[in-house]
Amino acid sequence: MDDSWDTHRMNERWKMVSSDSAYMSSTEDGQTPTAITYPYNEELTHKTILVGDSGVGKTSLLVQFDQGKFIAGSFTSTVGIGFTNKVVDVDNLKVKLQIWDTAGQERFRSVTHAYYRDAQALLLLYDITSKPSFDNIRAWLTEIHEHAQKDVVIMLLGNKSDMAAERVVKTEDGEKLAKVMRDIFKWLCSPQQRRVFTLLMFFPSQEYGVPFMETSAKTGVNVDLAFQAIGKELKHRATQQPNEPKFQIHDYIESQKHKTGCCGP
Ligand SMILES: Nc1nc2c(ncn2[C@@H]2O[C@H](COP(=O)(O)OP(=O)(O)OP(=O)(O)O)[C@@H](O)[C@H]2O)c(=O)[nH]1
Repeated sequence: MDDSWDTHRMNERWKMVSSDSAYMSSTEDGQTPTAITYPYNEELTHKTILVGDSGVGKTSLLVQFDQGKFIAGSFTSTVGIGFTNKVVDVDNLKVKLQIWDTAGQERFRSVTHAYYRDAQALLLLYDITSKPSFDNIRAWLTEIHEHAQKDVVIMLLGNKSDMAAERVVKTEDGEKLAKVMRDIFKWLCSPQQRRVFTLLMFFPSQEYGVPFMETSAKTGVNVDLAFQAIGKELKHRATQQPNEPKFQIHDYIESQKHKTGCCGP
């Protein structure tokens, strides 16, 4: 793996950049600091990873985002892992995403695990026409918990929203799962583990879950929005000051979904 993906080194680099370029403005007497600004470093590359069962549409989603096209026809499973570099425009700044497309097939699991470690964001996909791919989200969460960073940004995507006639997973079920996913993630860290899962499904905490939307790699619905939201979140994380309010990714997605007339096919 490329050295630049060593998170520690990346953090060190960021610390250096931020401390070099951070500044304080002060009042005329030079005593009271009024603001600290951490400019965003456009040289940073943020690693994002696509995971989910084989056939849910990870490669197609990435091709749609990268090239704006959908290749219909025979399905060729990804072998191992590959990546695409893409720049998203966030608040007039260039945010570089390196998006890793993993193979969903079980036999490649040990290869793909190694790539979770440095991921700052993770898009977890299921296929709305496949109940098993939805049921497996819990298993994927366990994998993520074991191999990814604890503060990784997770987004749940129900793909193939254009296939309304074949839908077997309701939008509400996706929303419900996304709501408890953060709880599940915390629960995975707790010693009580197994007993709690059912309770969580019925009594989610008041906390926001992970962001969720339905996408179509075929029509492009919500594809750009998913990556744009990730870019915004990662940019805000990189520049956030201790007392600054957090970027509300849920609110952002909700406001954009309405604009794009979300959730239709
Ligand atoms: N109608 C429709 N078909 C889709 C969509 N996304 C993917 N497909 C089809 O689903 C099949 C699997 O898509 P892939 O993108 O290869 O799936 P994958 O998740 O990358 O699969 P692995 O590489 O095995 O992990 C292909 O035949 C795609 O054309 C979608 O949004 N709508």
